[in-house]
Amino acid sequence: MPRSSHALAILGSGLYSKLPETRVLLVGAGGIGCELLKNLVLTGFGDITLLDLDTIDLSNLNRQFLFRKKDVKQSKALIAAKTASAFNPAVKITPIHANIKDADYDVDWFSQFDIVLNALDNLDARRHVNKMCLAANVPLVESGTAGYLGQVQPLLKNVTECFDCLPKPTPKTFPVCTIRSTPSQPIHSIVWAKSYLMPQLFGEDEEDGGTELDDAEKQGENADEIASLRAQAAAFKSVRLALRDSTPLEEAARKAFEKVFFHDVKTLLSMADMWKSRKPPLPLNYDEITQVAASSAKENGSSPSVNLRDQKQLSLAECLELFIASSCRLALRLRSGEDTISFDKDDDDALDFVCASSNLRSFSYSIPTKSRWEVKEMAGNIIPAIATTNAIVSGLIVLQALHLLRISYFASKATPPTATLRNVNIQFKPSAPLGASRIVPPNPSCGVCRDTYTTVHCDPSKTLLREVIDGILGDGDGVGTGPREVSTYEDKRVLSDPDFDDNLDRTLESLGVTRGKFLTITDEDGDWATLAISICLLPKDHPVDGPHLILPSPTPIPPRKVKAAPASLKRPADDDDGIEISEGPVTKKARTNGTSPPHLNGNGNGTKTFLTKSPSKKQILEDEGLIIVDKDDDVIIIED
Ligand SMILES: Nc1ncnc2c1ncn2[C@@H]1O[C@H](COP(=O)(O)OP(=O)(O)OP(=O)(O)O)[C@@H](O)[C@H]1O
Ligand SMILES: [Zn+2]
Repeated sequence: MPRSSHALAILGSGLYSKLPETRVLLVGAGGIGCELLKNLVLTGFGDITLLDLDTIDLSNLNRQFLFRKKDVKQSKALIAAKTASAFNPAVKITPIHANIKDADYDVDWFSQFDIVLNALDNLDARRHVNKMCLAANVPLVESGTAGYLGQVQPLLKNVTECFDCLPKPTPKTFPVCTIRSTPSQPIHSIVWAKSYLMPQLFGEDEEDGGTELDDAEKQGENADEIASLRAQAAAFKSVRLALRDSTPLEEAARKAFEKVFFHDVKTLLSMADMWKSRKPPLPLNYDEITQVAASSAKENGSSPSVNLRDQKQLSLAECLELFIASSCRLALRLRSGEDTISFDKDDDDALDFVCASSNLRSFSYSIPTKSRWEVKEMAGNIIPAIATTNAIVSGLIVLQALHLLRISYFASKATPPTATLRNVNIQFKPSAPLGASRIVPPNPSCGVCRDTYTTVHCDPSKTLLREVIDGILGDGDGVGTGPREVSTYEDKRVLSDPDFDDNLDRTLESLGVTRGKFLTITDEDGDWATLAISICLLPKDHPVDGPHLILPSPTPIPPRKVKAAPASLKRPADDDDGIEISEGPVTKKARTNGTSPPHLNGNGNGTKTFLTKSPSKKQILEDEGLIIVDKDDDVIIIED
């Protein structure tokens, strides 16, 4: 079967012949990006722009097969483009070594593409591309893999959900008391060591355990336990001090050990009620452990092996030894000028400390221990990347991209052929490893895709905020909705509202509203949908004496909103407090809901949706246990 047969089958020969000049933007040249670039070239796409901000790391080579050892430290985009060009000499691949969020890649730039394919690894960049594609009206295929799981989602403005239509799942958290006094799983010990003990000893000074305990108390967790946890936290003071002052290092480390693994456990044991129905923890005695270790070492005639230390389960004595050694190393770093040290999976001292202290805690609570390698995976939220999953997902991306392109080619027809679009996921189901669900229409209250997008071309150093607002609102007599009470924002910063006009005569540039950013206009009475105005530069051939602002033509009129609960659409009365006038951009309050003001509630933009409602795909995926992984996020992995 020829390698183009799937493309021919989906597109038909007429549309297939357009593939060589179809302009594709591929964002990310990592695990998915390399596979996808190869697929695009072999399918017959002929004009690909490949953008990635990173350089090649040795650890990429096992799965990012377009790279070789000699390419390490070079631009991923450049090398991937060079390697893949050889697969088909007719293809034009334009590599860009940059961040997709840079100002150069504004809405005008995105508009040149027929389709955008994301092969990213973080939520922030995914959100950004989603918004740019909505503004530029370009179809997008979103994708992600996590170990054996993967998903592909075609996104088409006004037809499907956008990437931000549903809130992303928040990381799983544990009750404070489970982590701090009654752990029962290895992950509890690891979270405790990484997120509680390490900051207490080596992080910023926090009074008596901080707001975390206040919150736990409010949520009704056991008051006695909270009181004892507060006392424990207060007692950290002298240990923190010993680690930082001139106390001999080993003595300071021993002091930390005894406080945490002996005295604190003793205090907990004194609360007899807590241990009626669960096994009480064992206080760890420094002298006993070291004596037993010394005599067994004498018997065996050898010291504990350090071979394969990452894979092996450490004994109690080895954990103690590692605790003292890593605490000494961390304390020395504090004494040599580092202000605070927080957990980083690639910081050996920090990992040793978390490995030692989590396992000591597990010994104390009769919880199975974990090797250094396992602790690194669990504490660092590492999900191994699997080349096969990336390869399958990349194949699926091409199929969905072809369907999206077919729809765009038919866009002028009354009913574009959207029925073939699918959200696809690779799931843990041997009987059906691939799951597909019909696409879901946009969420009517989405604060991102229900906005009305438009573009102004301007010189931000000369254009005043007032000029843009007045120009976009128009006179209402053939141009725009006419003047009305509005607030304006850049991201979450309020730039103006009906009672706050200090910034109206400032330039966009002085307000930080520059190329590539969005100026958002919300209606004060909630009558009209929100306008999202992307800022682009004046055309290259713009005459020097020409106007510094070119408004969109025709002026966009956002759809009217159906008011569900008018009371909630108003800003709270106390919003006017605390305005400060300064030389820099004046900001008043943060918008509370991501990139959208809290009172956004669009009614679907008056556009047709072509599909009947089906259960949300993200819900389905959550049921299957898949989250698009954001490596920058501190997601805690749960073992059940
Ligand atoms: N804002 C961004 N602009 C451009 N490229 C980005 C941006 N954010 C992430 N990327 C790129 O997306 C790619 C994602 O690929 P992948 O998930 O395989 O990550 P990786 O860094 O190659 O591997 P790993 O993190 O597993 O070591 C990376 O090459 C990364 O540089
Ligand atoms: Zn949306």
